[in-house]
Amino acid sequence: MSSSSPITYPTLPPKLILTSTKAYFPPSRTISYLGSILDTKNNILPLLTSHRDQVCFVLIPDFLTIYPCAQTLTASNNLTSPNPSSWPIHLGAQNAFQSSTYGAYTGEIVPAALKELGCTVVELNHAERRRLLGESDESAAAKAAAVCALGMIPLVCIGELDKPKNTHGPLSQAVGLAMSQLTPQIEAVLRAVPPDAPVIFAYEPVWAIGAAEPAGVDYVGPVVQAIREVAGRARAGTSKAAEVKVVYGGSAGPGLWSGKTNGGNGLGKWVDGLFLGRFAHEISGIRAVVEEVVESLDKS
Ligand SMILES: O=C(CO)COP(=O)(O)O
Repeated sequence: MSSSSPITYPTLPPKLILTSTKAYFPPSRTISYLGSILDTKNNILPLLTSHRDQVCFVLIPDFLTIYPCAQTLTASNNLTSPNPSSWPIHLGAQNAFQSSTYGAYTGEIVPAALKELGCTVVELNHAERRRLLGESDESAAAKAAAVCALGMIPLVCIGELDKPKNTHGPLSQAVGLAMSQLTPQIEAVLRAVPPDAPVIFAYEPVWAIGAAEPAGVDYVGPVVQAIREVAGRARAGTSKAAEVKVVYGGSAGPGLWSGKTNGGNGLGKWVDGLFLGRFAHEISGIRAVVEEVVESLDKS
């Protein structure tokens, strides 16, 4: 890519349902998992296709299976080369190296290679990578810049470490404490990428990942609102500022979007989407979430 050619980014619809398989599945299971998502009998694809302008599903498999997943998506559309804009779902990666070029980076995966395979989204800074591999706000920022330079969208995970002691009564203190950790994570990334680059923040309270249930809607909602305000301030005054989306992850699953499991107090009114983990391992979990999101669109 020449330095003067303008970068174009994928267009995403208003609502996103994303799932990362982390390193849970053997490759064969990831391939059959994608097959089940695409199997119209499972009623995920028909719902997504009929609401294509409003919602999309992003599958984020491990690195080894991105290539066969891209081949499957290409073949399912009777295409001969990857053309993500015509795929029924988007493909993402779980990480990328912070270089915008190919080069001598043994063992790393550069964004250019992910782009060629058809990835549109690159997840960065997951809490597990921060804990296990020492990733930081600085590495997230450098990687996000490289991802944007290749015309992909960074999906940057942010989250506070500790569960708030008290989320009953006035929330301002708990939200303030969370934002003291989240604000530098947000600002580091938005400083590093061009203002016209779309960014997705996945708000994943670290204490809610791998838990029995997600963080409470009455807590997540105001935190998400505060995240939007910080992001808005970071991009204020810049011309052609692109959208910053905020999705929630951390034991998210069926019932959360609509509030079916929570007396009708759904998270859908606060966020642009959900980032699923374990509760999407069964196809029925994905279908239930897609149905809830689509139902909310039909009502609005
Ligand atoms: O980390 C997550 C998504 O990236 C969430 O995982 P769980 O839904 O399994 O807690």
